[in-house]
Amino acid sequence: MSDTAAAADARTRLAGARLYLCTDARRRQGDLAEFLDAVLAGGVDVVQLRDKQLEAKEELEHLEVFAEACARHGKLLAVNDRADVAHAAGSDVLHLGQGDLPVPAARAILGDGILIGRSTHSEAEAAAAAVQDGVDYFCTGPCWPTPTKPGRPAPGLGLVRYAASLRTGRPWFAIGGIDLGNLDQVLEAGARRVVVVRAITEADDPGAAAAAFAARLRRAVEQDAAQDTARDAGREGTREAE
Ligand SMILES: Cc1ncc(COP(=O)(O)OP(=O)(O)O)c(N)n1
Ligand SMILES: Cc1ncsc1CCOP(=O)(O)O
Ligand SMILES: [Mg+2]
Repeated sequence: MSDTAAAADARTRLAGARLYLCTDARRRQGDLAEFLDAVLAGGVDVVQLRDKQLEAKEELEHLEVFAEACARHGKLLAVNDRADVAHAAGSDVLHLGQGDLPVPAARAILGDGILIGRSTHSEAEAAAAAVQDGVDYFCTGPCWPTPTKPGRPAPGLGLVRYAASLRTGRPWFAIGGIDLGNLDQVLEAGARRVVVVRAITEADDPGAAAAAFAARLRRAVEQDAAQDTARDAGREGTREAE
């Protein structure tokens, strides 16, 4: 497959993605491949290796395990921050924050053969990411303050509501402090895609946690579709009565 065809395929899979996991490569129990197989089988659609302590060489070594697991399950692999590592690892996705490499610079290095995601923390950043060339998806958050990103103020669910109001066709995810106990609040605010770290990596049964997230997200999407169908049928009925 050419780079462009691979990116088009990855973009299609991203459009259907609901659950995005960021994780380091350290495990409390079991080994990394076993953990990745469990969460991917559970319903994680995108896995990002996010570990600020790794040197590039170590990161690449861990990414081999991530890439094999993603390939086994047909899911997307993401690299955080580093365009060189993303390229060397053959990653599907590079995720860039506001302080990371600017998107055009990453595109100049990587070309079009990879998806690029962007973090946003304000309405202006979300509105820009929803239309900016070269961005394939964006994230809004943190929804709640989180020890996983210390010192990052939380714009909260207001930013999720704002992102939903943009009605962009570009995929976007809510992030930060999301767990199974507050997921409904995130869905009520309008998100249909979420990124989580601790809610899966620190779960007693990460595969079961992933499955519970995936099931709740799927239900929300199915409810949307049912509402759309009912609304369309209502419109049709009104037209026939006219
Ligand atoms: C999917 C996803 N969303 C947001 C982030 C955060 O990126 P950034 O703001 O650059 O912070 P760091 O993760 O680099 O500390 C992410 N990594 N992934
Ligand atoms: C990387 C990042 N960027 C904004 S919040 C966050 C971490 C989210 O982690 P958790 O799901 O454990 O709160
Ligand atoms: Mg970053």
